[in-house]
Amino acid sequence: MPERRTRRPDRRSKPAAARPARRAAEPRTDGPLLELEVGDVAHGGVFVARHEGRVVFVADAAPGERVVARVQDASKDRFWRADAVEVLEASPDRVPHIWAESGIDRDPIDRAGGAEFGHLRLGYQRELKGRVLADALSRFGGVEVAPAVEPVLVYEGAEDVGTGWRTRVRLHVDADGNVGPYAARSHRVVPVASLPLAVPAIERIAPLGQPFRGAEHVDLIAPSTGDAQIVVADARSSRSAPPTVDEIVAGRRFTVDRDGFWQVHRGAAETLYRAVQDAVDDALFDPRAANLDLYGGVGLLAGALLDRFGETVRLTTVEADARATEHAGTNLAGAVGVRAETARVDRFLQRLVEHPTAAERARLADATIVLDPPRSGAGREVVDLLAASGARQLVYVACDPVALGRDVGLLRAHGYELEEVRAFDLFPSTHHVEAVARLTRR
Ligand SMILES: C[S@@+](CC[C@H](N)C(=O)[O-])C[C@H]1O[C@@H](n2cnc3c(N)ncnc32)[C@H](O)[C@@H]1O
Repeated sequence: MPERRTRRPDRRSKPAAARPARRAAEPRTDGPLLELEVGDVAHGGVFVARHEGRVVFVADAAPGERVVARVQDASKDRFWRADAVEVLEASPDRVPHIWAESGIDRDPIDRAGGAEFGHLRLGYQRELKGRVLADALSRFGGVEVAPAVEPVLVYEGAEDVGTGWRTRVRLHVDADGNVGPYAARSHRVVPVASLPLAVPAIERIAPLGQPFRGAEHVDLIAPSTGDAQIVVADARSSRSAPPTVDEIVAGRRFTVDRDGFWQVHRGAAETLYRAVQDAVDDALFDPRAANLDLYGGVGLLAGALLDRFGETVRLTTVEADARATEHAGTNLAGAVGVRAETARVDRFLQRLVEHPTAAERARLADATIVLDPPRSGAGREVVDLLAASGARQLVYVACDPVALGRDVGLLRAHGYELEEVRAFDLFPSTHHVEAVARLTRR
């Protein structure tokens, strides 16, 4: 029997600029049909075409294709949005969609969302993601780099197929009690018979086809320890402490609220743990400096630093969510130099850089700062404060290429240089890509 709980808001929130505008209602079935030559990939999982001089961002297409697309949003002068509905000339990189219920043979209103690159060869998806990242770093960051997007396996020895990786899945419930994902770029619930992006444990327990009248959504969770779980969220309040799950990464145990933030791909937490360990230049790392893990969650990346540089490292992990900080404190207990603080990063840094003593200023200037902000990135205010700290080394974990490009540009204007950037396919068959960058003070 699934449990019913009230859910806190999703903390990896996406800013409007970082995703295609949500079509709040249902996709249109009556928009005009256009024949389009499809150009390059754009940010947000769409492709650039032109119609009578106007840019049309078209979904479910591929560069070089000729498609018929239905216009979904013609409200702006500068660009329209459309969904491909028929392929007239197919890209050699087009494959049958990994999720039949997302395929182009369905009307866009009935296409399950969340697998917007599932119609493209996996290697080609990564090429496109690499292009988007390189373009964002060039345009907004002023740096020319072309990182290859590295595959991430679900477990060692697993096949690299782009499916079976999600350990957290949210299904939505409509007024009639139907459960399923939203259609792409809309709030229409699409009942489905399969969840190919999910790990098998979630596929097995998913209550597909069952009515959930009165529920807001259904969360499916498959932690790395224990059984997969179904949690039904409704509007009622709950006073009890939220249940937790345990995740193991490189032998280290992390307790996290069941509805708290954790990396979604089965291999993601370990990939980022190792990538951050590798990214830190140990010649620049001072264990006694005022090292920071910003947007620290339950302490995953702080744990990576401790496991690389030893349990006596001085390190503060900063996180806005009090429950996550509480867990970080417990997960990192035993490391004498570690402090877990509940604070907004901007306020924490403001306090830190405001009136430091000479000794504090020196400890900050020697610091390595890891930051892993939500999709909106750190932003100008936090970047200004990071620069004011004078920290010698920044390791920036980013899930939005444009936000990373913007922040790299801002940091470069403050005298930081991008030393290296790696990219990881933590979200196969979607347009999302994760990057880990190291910047150092000039
Ligand atoms: C992408 S997650 C990273 C968490 C952690 N580094 C990990 O890998 O598990 C971003 C975290 O930042 C927190 N967060 C979002 N905005 C914040 C802010 N302004 N100040 C502090 N933490 C924030 C969220 O609660 C979330 O835990």
